[in-house]
Amino acid sequence: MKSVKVGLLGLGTVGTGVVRIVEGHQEDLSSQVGSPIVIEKVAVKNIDKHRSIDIERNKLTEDPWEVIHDPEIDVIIEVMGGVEQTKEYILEALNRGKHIVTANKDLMALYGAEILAKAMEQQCDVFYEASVAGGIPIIRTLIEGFSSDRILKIMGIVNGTTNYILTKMSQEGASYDDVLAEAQQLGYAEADPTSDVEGLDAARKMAILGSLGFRTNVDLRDVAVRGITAVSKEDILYAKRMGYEIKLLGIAERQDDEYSISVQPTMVKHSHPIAAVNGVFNAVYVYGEAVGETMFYGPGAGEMPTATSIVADLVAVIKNKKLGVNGLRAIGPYKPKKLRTDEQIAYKNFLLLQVADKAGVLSKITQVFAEYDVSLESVVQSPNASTSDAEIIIVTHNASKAAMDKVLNHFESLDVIRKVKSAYRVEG
Ligand SMILES: NC(=O)C1=CN([C@@H]2O[C@H](COP(=O)(O)OP(=O)(O)OC[C@H]3O[C@@H](n4cnc5c(N)ncnc54)[C@H](OP(=O)(O)O)[C@@H]3O)[C@@H](O)[C@H]2O)C=CC1
Ligand SMILES: N[C@@H](CC=O)C(=O)O
Ligand code: NA
Repeated sequence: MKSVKVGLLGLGTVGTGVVRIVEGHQEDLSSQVGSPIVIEKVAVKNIDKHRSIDIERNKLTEDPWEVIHDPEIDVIIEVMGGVEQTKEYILEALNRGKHIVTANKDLMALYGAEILAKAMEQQCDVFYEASVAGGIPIIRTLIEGFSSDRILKIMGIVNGTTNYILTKMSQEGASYDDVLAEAQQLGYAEADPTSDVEGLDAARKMAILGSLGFRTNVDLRDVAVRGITAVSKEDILYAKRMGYEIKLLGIAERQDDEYSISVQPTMVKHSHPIAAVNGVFNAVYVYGEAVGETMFYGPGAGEMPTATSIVADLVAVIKNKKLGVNGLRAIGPYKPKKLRTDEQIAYKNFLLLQVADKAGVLSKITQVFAEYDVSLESVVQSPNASTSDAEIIIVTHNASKAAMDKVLNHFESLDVIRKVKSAYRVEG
């Protein structure tokens, strides 16, 4: 029986897991696809680096082109990261008729449309399940499971590193820096963890999910992004007191075929199932017009969960090969894209204000909300033990982003407000 030969670009956290699964589950895998699967060549940066798995040295190369150019290799698994150079490798592999499996959301969020178009032209598959929510089969679900529905909202915890950090800060009072170092050690964080904590990694994933869910071409520039670096322990404590957890949420919404996509730390009501998603776990909540509410949960990063998705994609490529349908089943974006304006985007807001503790303050503040037509759900005032000021927590009803920006702008010149300590979107 002819084996399927695989070239691996990268043998780090994810690549190592791929080798473990292909070797450890070989019998099951080859029974499913009808051929043995062989990891033929592996590109790494440093051939002399110590590896936690046994791999024949003559399979390793420091030149990715050697893998791309190998005529024996049928499928390239790209788990090395990088964008511009990696795109060249992928496009050339497609030119040579090789199928691609990748975990690279940076690449797919920026150049997915171009790569998928080339794949169709070459009748090759490009699968990227591992790129969003590592171990959760969410991409397959959006493409196939929801093909019959119209998706109105996708809300997700799609970054494992930041969820791990927020969970440890909330549950153990741990310090941000310590937990980030831990997440890096566990292999959850990106090579440059700035993209995790600044929300860019989640934004890339939301661009991918938005494109698939709404069947339109969501560009990374369409995603409004705010990361978790400014989330303080105080914010987390106040959130808990008011019945919320702070989560880095990606939110993609559709109304009348107009879209908004954002990533921001969000106050999520304890009663919402996404508030209970902790540690490196991810969850993607999908609201479909016909199906209603659904939610998908699982590990979002790490060696074995991510490798599970990669190898499942590999199995799909080989099954398609047997059926002769590679590159034929993809459906490109077909809906025109129209983004919602700040006047149209509306949600609840949580504000923590430091104010002068004297008579008439509350009425001055509520007058500002009234001026911009923002109505309030709750107002809680408490003295601040360490100063003569007071703190006010305000939760608004749904208000447009434009109106809230005006309120916050007005607060800058309102004498009774010392400081807007924090402002969060509220969900649930
Ligand atoms: N870690 C995770 O949980 C997840 C990661 N991803 C994505 O998967 C990809 C890989 O991530 P991860 O495994 O964590 O990354 P690592 O940094 O652990 O591994 C990267 C691998 O690529 C090799 N490599 C890097 N640059 C080159 C190059 N120029 N030429 C040849 N080899 C190179 C490295 O070689 P060497 O070993 O010699 O240094 C290493 O083996 C990224 O795109 C990431 O975003 C997606 C989902 C989850
Ligand atoms: N750095 C990412 C890895 C998976 O995509 C994360 O933390 O989610
Ligand atoms: Na996934």
